[in-house]
Amino acid sequence: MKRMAVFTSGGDAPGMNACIRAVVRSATYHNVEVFGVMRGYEGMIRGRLHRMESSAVSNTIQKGGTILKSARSSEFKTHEGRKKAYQQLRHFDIEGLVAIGGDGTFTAAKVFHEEFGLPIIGCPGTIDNDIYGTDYTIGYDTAVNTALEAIDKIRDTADSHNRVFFIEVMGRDSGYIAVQSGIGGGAEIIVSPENSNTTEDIINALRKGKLHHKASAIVLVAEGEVMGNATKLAAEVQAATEGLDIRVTTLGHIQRGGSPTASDRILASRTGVGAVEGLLNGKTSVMAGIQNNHLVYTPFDEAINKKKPINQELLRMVKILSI
Ligand SMILES: Nc1ncnc2c1ncn2[C@@H]1O[C@H](COP(=O)(O)OP(=O)(O)OP(=O)(O)O)[C@@H](O)[C@H]1O
Ligand SMILES: O=P(O)(O)OC[C@H]1O[C@](O)(CO)[C@@H](O)[C@@H]1O
Repeated sequence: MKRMAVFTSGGDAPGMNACIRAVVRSATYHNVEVFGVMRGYEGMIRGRLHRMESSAVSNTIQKGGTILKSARSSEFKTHEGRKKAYQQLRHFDIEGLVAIGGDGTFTAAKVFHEEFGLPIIGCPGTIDNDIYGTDYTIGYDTAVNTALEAIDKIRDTADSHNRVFFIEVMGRDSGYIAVQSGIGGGAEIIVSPENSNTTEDIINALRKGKLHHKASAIVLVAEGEVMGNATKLAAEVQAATEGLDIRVTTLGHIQRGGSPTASDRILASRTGVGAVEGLLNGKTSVMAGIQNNHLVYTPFDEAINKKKPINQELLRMVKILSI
């Protein structure tokens, strides 16, 4: 293989730059030319490719966001759009692709490979950590630590004013960020798609806290919670109780930004090198991930469709620790 291209797609995630860097550097090491595609599949359709030498990724490992930018492309969901993208790649003589993104990015990559046969390997880049075939995704650790820092600060006010705070964290369909930051932040209860908590459970947890002379409480809600968002749940609890001073904070996109943690930089570097070397070894339509500290390749089909369950023991532990 003489030329490959790399792009980032879906939501940006801290560590994506470290992954781009690893792709550029390892391809260069193996004498393969690298092209960067701007704005994911959208830029691919428009032919926004440029050559990336090793120096193009200098001083980027510590930066948040993505130097290649990202986009959610509706045109790529059509065969016509994908055909245009393929023609652009042919024009640049691209023989392999590295896609850094989440499950949507891999769904698109799988279809693209099936239609046009171009070899493509994914690196798991999303703060949601909802991808099978890797213990963690790039950006997740940083997002959890950002959420944790915010929770600690909110707890100061909760404690000073004897308040109950409903804090909503990101996770489109999963509660990974909620569970990890909830345990780390000492939440009284975690409400996420993976547990079957009801409004009654939230109220009971708050009552138990009162019994144990707690003056304040944190209710951690995952964005993807099926019962509703933090604002809705807080209103329901307020309506069903008396005397609680409730506030709601939605942390939002703060969780997607910032300098990546050491864990994210290393995960990004390992999977980036793994993707390039996988392509050079003839692998395709797989994701490079890290499981039990080993590099593994998981077919896109499994990475997208298999569930990576949240450890229920962690959720049980929240009940013990919040007493
Ligand atoms: N079924 C599909 N067919 C073709 N293209 C798709 C499909 N699903 C997603 N894509 C393409 O992949 C892009 C990225 O997907 P998506 O926006 O779902 O983000 P993601 O990769 O899941 O990342 P994140 O988890 O951060 O949201 C989409 O904007 C779209 O261009
Ligand atoms: O920035 P956008 O496009 O609104 O996407 C938000 C979504 O992206 C994520 O941050 C990452 O997938 C989700 O947690 C969230 O639901």
